[in-house]
Formats: sequence, C-alpha cells, structure tokens
Amino acid sequence: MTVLIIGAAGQLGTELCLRSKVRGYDTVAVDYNELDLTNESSTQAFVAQVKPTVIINAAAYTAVDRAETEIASAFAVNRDGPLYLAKSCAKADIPLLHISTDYVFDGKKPTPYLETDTPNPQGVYGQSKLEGEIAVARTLNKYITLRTAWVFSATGNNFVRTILRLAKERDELSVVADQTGAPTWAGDIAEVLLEIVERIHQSKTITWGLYHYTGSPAITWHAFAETICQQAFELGILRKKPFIKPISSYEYPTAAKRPQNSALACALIQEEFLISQADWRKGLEQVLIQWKKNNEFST
Ligand SMILES: NC(=O)C1=CN([C@@H]2O[C@H](COP(=O)(O)OP(=O)(O)OC[C@H]3O[C@@H](n4cnc5c(N)ncnc54)[C@H](OP(=O)(O)O)[C@@H]3O)[C@@H](O)[C@H]2O)C=CC1
Ligand SMILES: Cc1cn([C@H]2C[C@H](O)[C@@H](COP(=O)(O)OP(=O)(O)O[C@H]3O[C@@H](C)C(=O)[C@@H](O)[C@H]3O)O2)c(=O)[nH]c1=O
Ligand SMILES: [Mg+2]
Repeated sequence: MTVLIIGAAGQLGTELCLRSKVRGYDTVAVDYNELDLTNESSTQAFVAQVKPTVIINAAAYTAVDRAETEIASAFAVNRDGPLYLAKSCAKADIPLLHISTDYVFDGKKPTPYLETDTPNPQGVYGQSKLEGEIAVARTLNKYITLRTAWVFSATGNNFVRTILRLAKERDELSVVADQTGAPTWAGDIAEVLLEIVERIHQSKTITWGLYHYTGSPAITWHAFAETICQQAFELGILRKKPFIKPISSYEYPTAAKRPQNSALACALIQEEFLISQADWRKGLEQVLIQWKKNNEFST
C-alpha cells in the first residue's frame, strides 16, 4: 500500500503525512520543491515512477484575495494540476482523493449546501477550485472529491493564527459577523481521507464521487474569533481577551467576495462511509496546546 501525498508541506498535507505513517502505510510525500503539479510531463513521469496505490492531492493555491490578480497561477494549480493527476491516475488505474472548498458556492442559500446544489463561485479561487473538481470528475471514475471549509492547523497561515497575532497586538478587533461557515481542523480531514484509504486497502466497495465534510458546529467568523480568543485565554496564551467588534462584510472590504452562508451538509459521507463530523473546538484546543508547548505567541 503506497500512499502518494501531493502538497505535503501544507496544513492538510502535514497532518496527512503524520497519520499515514502512523497507520503503517508506505508514504511518499512531496511538495512544490520535489514536484510542481502544474508541469504535466513531470507529474505523469513522477506518478509512473512511484507507482502508488492511491494519490491524495492536498496541494492548492489557497490565497483567496491574491488569486483575484494572480489568476493564471490559481488556475494552473487548482484546475490544471488536478487534471494532470487525474490523467495519471486513469492511466495507472488508481484512485485519486482530491480536496475542494465551500467557496464554490455563492452563499445565498439559507440552509447547508448539499452535494447536489449548483455551485456559483464568487471569486477566482472558488472558480478555479470548481474547475478542478470538474476536471477530475470528467477524467476519472475512481475519485473522491471532498469539499471542506475554513481549515486550520498548527502549521501554515490560517484564521486562528491571524486572530491570535492581532489579539496580541491590539485591544480591539473587528470581525465580520454576516458570513457563516464551518471551521475544520486539518487533523480531522486527514483522518477522514485515511479512513477512505483504509477502505481502498481492504478492497471494500466504494461509492466514488463528491462528498462534503466539515467540522461542527457552523458559526460566523466573528463567533469563531471569539472562541479562539476565549480558548487561548483559558490556556494562558492570551493574558486578556480583546474586544471583538461584530461588523458587516461591507465594513471589511476584500479583493474577493466571500459567501454569506457556506455551511455544508455532511449527511452523505455519514451515510456512505459512517463518518461523523468532528467538533472543531476540540481540534482548536489541540492546535493551541501545541502552540503553547512550542512557546508560539509568547510575549
Ligand atoms: N485553507 C482553507 O481554509 C481551505 C482549504 N481547502 C482546500 O483544502 C486543500 C488543502 O488546503 P491547505 O492545506 O489549507 O493548503 P495550504 O495552502 O496550507 O497548502 C497547499 C500546499 O500546496 C503546495 N503547492 C502550491 N502550488 C503547488 C504546485 N504547483 N505543485 C505542488 N505543490 C504546490 C503549497 O506549496 P507553497 O506553500 O510552496 O505554495 C502548499 O504546501 C486544498 O485543496 C484547499 O483548496 C478547502 C477549504 C478551506
Ligand atoms: C483577519 C480578519 C478577517 N476578517 C474577515 C475577512 C473574511 O471575510 C473572513 C475570513 O478571513 P480570511 O481571509 O482569513 O479567510 P479566507 O482566506 O477567506 O478563508 C478561506 O480560505 C480558503 C482557502 C477556503 O477554501 C475557505 O474555506 C476559507 O477557509 O474574515 C475580518 O473581518 N477581520 C479580521 O481581522
Ligand atoms: Mg486566506
């Protein structure tokens, strides 16, 4: 069983490598330095050389606002890269586990989005990720595309890290309270993907296709910031909690428009794989404890 992890140095990639090795799989982990996904011939050659049992694509262009101007880069990594991987998988007759985002939706639906709901991305990042989903689905039969959202982990840049940095610097923060979604710990996504890998390993029947998976419960970015500061305060990472002012998206202009409600319904993955949503507050606590241990954010 050889698991090939692409984008291994990212938030999800890091958690995947750790857990794949713990589970005893032969794990080949590469990031940008070893393999540029946007190069078709080197991607095809690399897959042919490694001969993996399954590929997990955790690589992506994830800078949502920068994507509005770096359009070609976003599409190269988020659309073309997955296409090249899907072609390689088709040739080798192996499955691809791919990751997508809640930002494929416009956010106008008042209730959680189903896999069958029509996407309508509001920005370049969401559009490029949607086109990546489509490329994979068109090229390959044996694929899982897992849409997730609001990912955080102890490594890399994410909302949790940004809020803690700001909370250290200021007494007052302003955070949008009119965008709802579901934070998801990268460790939980990695577990979900490796559950699917285990099924592949055991040659169990798999219903391939598109699935939603996020942490629970859904909240606003404002409420997420409140929880981050509260937990960090309780763990002694913050000496005092800042005042977090709830604002509207209008008061926080960004290059890319974000969806208003991007909560994802996760019943299908529960039905097909018996996978339940994890409480992201537990994942958050693990991340904060790790940062405390490493003396990050200490002043
Ligand atoms: N972050 C989030 O909030 C969310 C993420 N997702 C999706 O989840 C997946 C994982 O995201 P996350 O772990 O946060 O992403 P990160 O940005 O943390 O990691 C992505 C990794 O991909 C690498 N990469 C970029 N371009 C290439 C390339 N051309 N070839 C090879 N590797 C490349 C990056 O390298 P480098 O840093 O050097 O560019 C980075 O190590 C992605 O598909 C993302 O779209 C979905 C919902 C929310
Ligand atoms: C830092 C900050 C952000 N915000 C707002 C801006 C934005 O609307 C929202 C989230 O901010 P960020 O830019 O950190 O998050 P963003 O980059 O939009 O996060 C997204 O990343 C991509 C990769 C995904 O796939 C999505 O699921 C989602 O996680 O919070 C504030 O209102 N105040 C603040 O101080
Ligand atoms: Mg971001």
